[in-house]
Amino acid sequence: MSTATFNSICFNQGYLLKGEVKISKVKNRNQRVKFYVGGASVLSTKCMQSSEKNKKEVRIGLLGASGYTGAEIVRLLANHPYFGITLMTADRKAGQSMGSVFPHLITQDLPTMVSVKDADFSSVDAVFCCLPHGTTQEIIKGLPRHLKIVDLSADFRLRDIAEYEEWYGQPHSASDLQLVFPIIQKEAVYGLTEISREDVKNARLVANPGCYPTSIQLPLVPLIKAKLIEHRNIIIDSKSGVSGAGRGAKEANLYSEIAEGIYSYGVTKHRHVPEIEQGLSDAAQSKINVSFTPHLMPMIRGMQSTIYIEMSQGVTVEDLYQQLRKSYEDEEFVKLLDKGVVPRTHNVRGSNYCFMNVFPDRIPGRAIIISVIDNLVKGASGQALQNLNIMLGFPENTGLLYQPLFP
Ligand SMILES: NC(=O)C1=CN([C@@H]2O[C@H](COP(=O)(O)OP(=O)(O)OC[C@H]3O[C@@H](n4cnc5c(N)ncnc54)[C@H](OP(=O)(O)O)[C@@H]3O)[C@@H](O)[C@H]2O)C=CC1
Ligand SMILES: CC(=O)N[C@@H](CCC(=O)OP(=O)(O)O)C(=O)O
Repeated sequence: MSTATFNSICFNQGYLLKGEVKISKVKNRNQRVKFYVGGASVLSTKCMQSSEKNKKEVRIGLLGASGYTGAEIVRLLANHPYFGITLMTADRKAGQSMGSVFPHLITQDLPTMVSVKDADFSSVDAVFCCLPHGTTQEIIKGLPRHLKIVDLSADFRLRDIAEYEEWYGQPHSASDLQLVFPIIQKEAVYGLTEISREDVKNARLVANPGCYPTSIQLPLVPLIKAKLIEHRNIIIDSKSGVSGAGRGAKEANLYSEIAEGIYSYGVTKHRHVPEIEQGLSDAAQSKINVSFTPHLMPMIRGMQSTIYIEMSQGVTVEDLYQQLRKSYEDEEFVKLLDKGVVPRTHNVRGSNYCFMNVFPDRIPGRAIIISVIDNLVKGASGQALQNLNIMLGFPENTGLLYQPLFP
């Protein structure tokens, strides 16, 4: 333990502290330094030396602010010392204030939402694009090149445009003869942060992964890269909270249709299949196909993927566990639980964590992986913020240290 005296420390939550601080542990990873002060963690960033405490120096545009992922970005940025929202858009709700659309955010000082076509991007440095897939390509094409963009929709996730058109049932703008779309598609970096951190650093446009693909690729990619599992017979059973479907009114999402029951949907044809297969095939450097079935659960937030795999010849569950431990021991947001502990969506609710574990199947040679996230945080807005922090050179966890909300 060592002791240091600071004139001012800017906590992530914005509190100021003066005087002597006992530092019990200092860890330096990915250019970030973390001080643990009396059990609380405090980020070391330039605000520690700077007198410009808490100045929101990066101007954020939030497209699709009136949706669930947009509201989640606002919630996370409320505790971000550097990112301030200066522009917000909506479609049907254009002209309204955030507090009237989302009364839980009434305390936030935010601009009125405007339609995208009326948005002025000249005083914006970076954009979170929280729009439905299919609307995003045209809008991103029209954005000034100086902007850093994290797109939460699926519009730039698939490298293969024909595959996008097949699974999304609509033309991809990159198949137009206009050269600009293929260029934008090519520069998009698929932002599964823990796997693509180095590429995200230099990206102008990040295609933020879907929630199911996040919960599935985080455990599988390291195991596939290490050649510990067979590429055939990967079976994925996933469950999502209803907020995964967005805020738009849909008959299928009425309380009376969702409560007290579950249902499978997109059986054999959910649009996340090609995204999952793209990521796993990249890891394997050969084509992988999976069986994937999502289910809608009578809960608001949360996602669990239960994954059944066959281990490579001679590999044990202990090998899988040790590989996941090695891959994620230095990661802030991905946690391999102690052996035998079953991950629960309750334990990641409202946080940017992915909790995972691996279990022996009773059938020899097989294993079962369970991974949980909050679909709106690590599955969407949290990972998007993690990516933008990296793109702009801020500590990756800035604004993301919310602990899970339990019970
Ligand atoms: N919900 C989730 O858990 C996840 C969502 N995603 C993706 O993130 C994106 C946003 O999702 P989510 O927030 O849930 O969706 P919502 O349906 O809750 O919100 C959509 C937002 O887009 C606006 N919008 C709708 N149509 C248009 C249009 N034609 N032009 C401009 N703006 C429009 C809406 O405005 P208004 O309300 O005024 O009509 C609203 O602000 C989607 O692409 C989704 O697939 C990704 C991962 C997880
Ligand atoms: C419950 C529910 O409906 N979930 C959405 C997935 C949301 C998400 O992660 O995906 P995208 O960003 O790819 O839309 C669905 O199945 O389409």
